[in-house]
Amino acid sequence: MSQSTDKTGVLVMSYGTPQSMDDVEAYYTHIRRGHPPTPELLADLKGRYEAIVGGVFPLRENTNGQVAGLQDKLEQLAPGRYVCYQGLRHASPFIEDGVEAMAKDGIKQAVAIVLAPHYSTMSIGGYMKRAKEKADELGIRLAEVESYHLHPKLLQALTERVQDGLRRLDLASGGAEPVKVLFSAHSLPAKIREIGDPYEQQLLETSKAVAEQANVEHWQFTWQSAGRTKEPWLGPDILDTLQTLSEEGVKGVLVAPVGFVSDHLEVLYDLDIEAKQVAAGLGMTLERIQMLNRDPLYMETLAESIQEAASAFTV
Ligand SMILES: CC1=C(CCC(=O)O)c2cc3nc(cc4[nH]c(cc5[nH]c(cc1n2)c(C)c5CCC(=O)O)c(CCC(=O)O)c4C)C(CCC(=O)O)=C3C
Ligand SMILES: [Fe+2]
Repeated sequence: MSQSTDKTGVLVMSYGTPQSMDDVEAYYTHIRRGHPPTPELLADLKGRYEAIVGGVFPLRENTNGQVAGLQDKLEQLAPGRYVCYQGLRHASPFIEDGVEAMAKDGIKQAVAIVLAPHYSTMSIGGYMKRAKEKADELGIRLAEVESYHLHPKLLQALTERVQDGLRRLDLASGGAEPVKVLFSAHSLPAKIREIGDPYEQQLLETSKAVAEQANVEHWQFTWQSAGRTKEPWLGPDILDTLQTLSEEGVKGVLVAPVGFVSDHLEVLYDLDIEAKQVAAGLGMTLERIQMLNRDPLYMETLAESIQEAASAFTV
């Protein structure tokens, strides 16, 4: 039996990435709910990882760094109160492993948060469902941070990155005008619209707030990284948007993938390699804002959101 503790656990959840190239098939099979990918799909995914992985899978390093950075920040704000545990959706340590580790340490109450700012039933809702089931089973009270897409410090961090990105774009394109800021996020199956899912609206709210704070007049929102299935996904896709912008005479594009918080496949491949190449073929310069990774303002966004959710335990 474990000793019970007064500490509040923090279950920090993220998508997860393979441990090694040999692990890609198992990872992809997990994403596909147990259905192994065809050899073509597997080769395609491996090829994309090979293009971005230099030894370590970047998302693994970044998630580890974010969890450590968050622990430090919480320690500053409330010494000795919080202990962070990692739980990944599609890779080890899985969400359930994180909850089990908390139970082993005698944790009785915990806050669950995802390293993604916008709520969707298909994304955050899915993480929370698994966390809650395991926590209920092990007798841990769980409070949830559902979204933090308008937290002032998140907006500030993104605004600074858009301003910096526009300066870099100006240098890279030799000052060619006009330019447009393209806010983006991972597409989801279009059927989420029928259930009144808040994902789209929250993404537009973040984009609008950042555009206002950064004084950006010309911007639009677009989707990226849609799945390779027959069902319709939310669009327009960024590659089509680039085509449209080139027809409108746009010369420079700054992509701000506000739906993501780390350097990983969707950013390092889908934007930095694929979208950049398409833009170049259309005679446009494409730059991307720096990802948040361990940015102190992002760590504060997470820590403050956790503290607010944990206030449920003191009443
Ligand atoms: C909403 C959302 C986010 C953002 C919110 C969040 O972060 O949770 C996100 C992030 C990520 N998605 C990632 C990777 C992948 N996602 C895939 C497939 C899918 N994603 C979906 C949704 C999302 N995904 C969906 C509906 C599918 C279809 C299959 C299904 O119904 O579940 C596939 C399969 C092949 C492909 O389609 O490319 C891969 C490899 C990585 C890790 C990258 C790395 O390892 O560096 C990250 C951060
Ligand atoms: Fe994904």
